[in-house]
Amino acid sequence: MSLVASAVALNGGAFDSIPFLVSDIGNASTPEQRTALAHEIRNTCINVGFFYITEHGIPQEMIDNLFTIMEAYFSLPLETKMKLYHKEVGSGFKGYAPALDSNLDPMNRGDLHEGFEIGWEELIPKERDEKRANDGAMAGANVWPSEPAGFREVYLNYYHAAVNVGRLLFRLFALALDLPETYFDDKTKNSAAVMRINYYPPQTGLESGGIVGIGAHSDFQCFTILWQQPGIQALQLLNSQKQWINATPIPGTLVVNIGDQLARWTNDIFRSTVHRATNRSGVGRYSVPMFFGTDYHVPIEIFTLRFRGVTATREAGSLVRRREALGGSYDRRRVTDVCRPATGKTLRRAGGRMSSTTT
Ligand SMILES: O=C(O)CCC(=O)C(=O)O
Ligand SMILES: [Fe+2]
Repeated sequence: MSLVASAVALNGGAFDSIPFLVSDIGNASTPEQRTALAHEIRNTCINVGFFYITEHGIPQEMIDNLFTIMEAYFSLPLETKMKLYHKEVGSGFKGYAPALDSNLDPMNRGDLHEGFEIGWEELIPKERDEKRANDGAMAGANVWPSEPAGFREVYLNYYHAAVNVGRLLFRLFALALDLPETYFDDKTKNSAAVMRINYYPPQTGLESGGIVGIGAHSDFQCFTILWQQPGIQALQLLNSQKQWINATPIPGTLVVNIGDQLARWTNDIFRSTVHRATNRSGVGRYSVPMFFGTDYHVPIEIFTLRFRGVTATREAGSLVRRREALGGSYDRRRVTDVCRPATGKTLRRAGGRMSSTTT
């Protein structure tokens, strides 16, 4: 396993770039190499909450195929796509979401992107699919459009490859937390694995109208594995000095970011960093998050005490404070619940992130 890690650059305690980990996370390696990689992951989770990985094991051809069907799907007429509108079909999360369907940051007026979301599904359906049956809030069948041809197969091929990346990452996160490498294995038998394809139309207007690509939010599963389209800058992260730092797309990489659940598990030592995206490139942009978590019944108990030798160089700001900075408050006692910001909107957990409905 090769490991080339760029150091976490801290400017007055705030990050100003995202570390880059080059590592073959899947291949067997010496315990020393895995420990070294876990150490880098720990540093970046404490200080940034985001990192790039390469050599992740998802073949480029699979990504190219996904890109092709995303382009074909999102260019269908709106009325065709709306036949699978997620609020009218499936479990409520699965299916198509048109532009401005969500508004993740209550300070804004809407998120200018379309999406199509799925949960667990075997490529070759099983008669009794334990994972599907134990899929918590995501239980129930996925819905699939009849066009473009091959959509389901291409989508699911990438989905399962990303699930494998998630499993490998859980092992590294365990090491990064000074836990046995297999710590999460029995907690991730029916892992939450919610995947979405996103299309951001080009946005020429300013954000002053309150329309952004996706408003400032944190993800809420354990972590997200994000493919973002090379060549188009859109994703930004908020550092502790309230500066937006570009997550520049790097060809061949995936972006991994910590979500609220792993942040809470570590008592916010690992940070679930607020992020947003807006596409001002003049051409359409695609991204593919996989929101990855544990089985739905696993209790989240803080295991901070297991940390040894962590120098928590991150600022003291907790998830609660970050939420308050965004105009909301956060109920720390429960993982599966609501966030009630001052604007009178309710943020509801949907798929892998918060969605907002006016109450
Ligand atoms: O499109 C992106 O780059 C980010 C997407 C995102 O943050 C999300 O879907 O939760
Ligand atoms: Fe996100």
